[in-house]
Amino acid sequence: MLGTFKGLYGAWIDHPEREGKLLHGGKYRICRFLGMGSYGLTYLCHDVESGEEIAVKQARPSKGQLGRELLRREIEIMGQLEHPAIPGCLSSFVHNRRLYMVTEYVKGRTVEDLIFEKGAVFQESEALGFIRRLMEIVSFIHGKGIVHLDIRIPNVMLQGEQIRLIDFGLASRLSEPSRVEPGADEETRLRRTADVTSDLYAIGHFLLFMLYSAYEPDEPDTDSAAGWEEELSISAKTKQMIRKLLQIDQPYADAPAFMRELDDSLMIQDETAAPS
Ligand SMILES: Nc1ncnc2c1ncn2[C@@H]1O[C@H](COP(=O)(O)OP(=O)(O)OP(=O)(O)O)[C@@H](O)[C@H]1O
Repeated sequence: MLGTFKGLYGAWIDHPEREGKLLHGGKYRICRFLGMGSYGLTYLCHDVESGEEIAVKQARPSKGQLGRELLRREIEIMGQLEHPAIPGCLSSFVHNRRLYMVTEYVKGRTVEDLIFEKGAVFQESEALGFIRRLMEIVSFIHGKGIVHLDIRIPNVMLQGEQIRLIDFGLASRLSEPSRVEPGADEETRLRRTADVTSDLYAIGHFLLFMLYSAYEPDEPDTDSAAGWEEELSISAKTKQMIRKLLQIDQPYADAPAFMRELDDSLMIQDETAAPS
C-alpha cells in the first residue's frame, strides 16, 4: 500500500510543466517536453529575448536531494567540458526552489532513432569510422579527468554531419571514489565504475549496436542462441577489438591505446578497398 502511494505521489510531482510556462522570471518559455530520464526532466525552451532554442533540465522532484545533487554535479562537470561536440552549459537557475540547468539544444537525431526509426544501416567500415570520431570526444573528456559512464545510442546524436554527445548525468571525475554499490551486478560494475575502461566497455556495446544494424538473420523471426561473434560477418581484427573493449580479453589501458589499433584497422580497410 505504501509502495503504491509512493509511486502515485512520484508520478504526480514528476508531472512535466505545461508548454508555454515561463521560467526564471520570464527569461525562458517551455516549448515542448523532451523526456524524463532516471533523475531529470528535460524541456526544449526558447530564450524569450534572443529567440534561441535551448534545452532546460530539471531534477526530478521525486528524487529529492539525490536528484538535485546529481544535477549540481552535471552542471559542474559540463562547465569543464568546452568542446564543439558537447552541448555547452549556458547557465543554471533556481525557480520555485527547483534547480534547472540550461544547455545548448542539439537539433538532430540520436543514433537510437537513426537505427530503430529511420532504419539506418552501418556497414563495418562506416561503424568503425563513426566510432573513431566518437572516440575523439571520449578521449577529450578523459583528458579532462572525467568519465561519461553512460555512452549509449540514445545519448549520441548526429546534428547534420556532426556527432554530439549528451547526458552527462552520470559522469564522474576519475579521482572520485566509486559510486558502484558493493553488491552491484557485473554489468553495472563494468559500466559505472569511475574508470576509463567503463567508457570503453560502453563503446564496445555501442559498436555492436551499429554493426547489428546491418545484420540479416538467415531465418528471420527465429531467436538464435548464437552470440555476436558467430552472427556478425565482420573482420577478425574488429572482433578482436570488440573482445578487448568488452573486457573478454585483456582490456585496453586507455582511449589512445584503442584509437591506435582502430586507426591501423581503418588504414588496412582503406588499402583493401582502394582500386589497384
Ligand atoms: N541538449 C539536448 N539537446 C537535445 N535533446 C536533448 C538534450 N538533452 C537531453 N535531450 C533529450 O531529452 C530527453 C531526456 O533526456 P534526459 O537526459 O533527461 O534523460 P534520458 O537520457 O532519457 O535518460 P537517462 O538520464 O536516464 O539516461 C532525451 O530524449 C534526450 O535525447
